Amino acid sequence: MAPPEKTKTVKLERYGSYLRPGGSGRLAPAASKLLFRATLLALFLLLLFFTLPHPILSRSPSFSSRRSLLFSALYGGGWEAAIRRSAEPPRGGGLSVLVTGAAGFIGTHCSLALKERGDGVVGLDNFNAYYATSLKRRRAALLSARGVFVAEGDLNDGALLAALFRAFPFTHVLHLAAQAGVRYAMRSPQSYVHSNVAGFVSLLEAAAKRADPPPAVVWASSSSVYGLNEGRPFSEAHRTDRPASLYAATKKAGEEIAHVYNHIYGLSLTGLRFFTVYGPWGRPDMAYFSFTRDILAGKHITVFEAAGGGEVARDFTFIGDVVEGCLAALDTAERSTGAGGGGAKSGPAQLRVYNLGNTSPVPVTKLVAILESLLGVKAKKRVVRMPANGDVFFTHANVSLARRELGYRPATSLAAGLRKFVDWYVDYYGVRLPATAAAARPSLAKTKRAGGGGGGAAEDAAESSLSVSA
Ligand SMILES: O=C(O)[C@H]1O[C@H](OP(=O)(O)OP(=O)(O)OC[C@H]2O[C@@H](n3ccc(=O)[nH]c3=O)[C@H](O)[C@@H]2O)[C@H](O)[C@@H](O)[C@H]1O
Repeated sequence: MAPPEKTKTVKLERYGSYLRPGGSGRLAPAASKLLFRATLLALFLLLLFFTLPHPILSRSPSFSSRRSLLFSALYGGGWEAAIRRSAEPPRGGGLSVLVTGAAGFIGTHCSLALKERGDGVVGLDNFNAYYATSLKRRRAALLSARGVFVAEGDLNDGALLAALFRAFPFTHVLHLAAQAGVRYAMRSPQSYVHSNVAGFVSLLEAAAKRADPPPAVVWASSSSVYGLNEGRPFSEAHRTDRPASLYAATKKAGEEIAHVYNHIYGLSLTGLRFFTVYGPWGRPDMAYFSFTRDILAGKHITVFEAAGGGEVARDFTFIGDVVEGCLAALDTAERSTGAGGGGAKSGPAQLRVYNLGNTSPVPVTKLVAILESLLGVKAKKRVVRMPANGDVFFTHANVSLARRELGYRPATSLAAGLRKFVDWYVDYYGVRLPATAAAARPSLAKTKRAGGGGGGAAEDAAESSLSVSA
């Protein structure tokens, strides 16, 4: 007697035989068993389609957008419908803006401000783990609560970008997605090339060739492009060909890449050179944020000084002021002149670059002193000579051009802006400050919450912080 058949193939053949016309009386249960298994297999394949990246499927939206597609198909509306709903400006004549890096610090603030004034907004973010993704998720939840749909995916996913531009004719792109941080570039150089160079090219390719008509693009450059420039305050007319860090070099490369896409495809492009932007919902890797965390934890902070004990200073710029600059750049951006699909441009398109700084540099030691007073805790400082890490000693923005052409007027002192940041921080993380902090923060009485780890009230505090424009 032959041994029992064990392989799946053989088993399937056997089940198939039950389905032949004129089979035995066991046909019905066998058929339903087969149907059940086939359904399971189909469901499994569908799950694979929606959740795994697959080269054969490169023309369909990416892994994460296919997952979004699945979710929206399950929960109603469809991925494209969700994009359209979010992108459609509720006010007549409003913009429809694709915000890249929407779950980032500046991206969240700008998205909320655009939505609040009646523009349509769709976000794109890859939620990478450069810093706590929980913070990015909380920002995205805030956006979602205000009706801003955030697609999850990477700038380098051309199929995803094409799907976004196919879903809605965005009038503008506010491109804020980037690998940020000056010193981290020494540890992870490739991530800067991936996001700030390859990712930017991918976005501009899609904007020029997949969008019809092509949108105007406003994007985040950086004060770091001034590098070893010696002219002060930094003006757009100064040299930017001596970057001090790879971060700066990728941002400078972005400015040159912008020139190319403006020249060939007639894309309207505006670069904004941000100067050390800080505020509520900020980036934990930045000094004001990590100093706050470490001072409260009683840990040492390292403060850099220049050669010979010279002060290191930054033109710290409050997020509310920067948001106003970003929105003004969008409002004054002219249309791209290229035909959709990468067709020839009808004439020269706008190409601009602006400093968005605060115009008053403050030494880092002074930043620490303000935090000490706001937190009511003395910092344990370790002052060291600045290592060769890509940092520069000093930044100072001349914003005459932005003032003239965008109406940009930064109005927030470092002390006032940090007070708003600390208000948000204690609420978000549920920190109880010593009584000595109250004197420097009259607002403390309003926002006081003990213990806890940042519960639901964090969003409420953020709402008040976000609605305060400078
Ligand atoms: O304008 C920009 O284009 C950049 O701004 C920001 O870079 P930076 O100006 O370097 O900000 P940030 O790290 O907060 O350091 C602030 C100061 O603290 C000093 N610093 C820093 C760390 C430390 O441990 N000790 C210290 O003294 C440090 O030497 C510096 O003087 C963004 O991170 C960057 O993404 C980019 O947008």
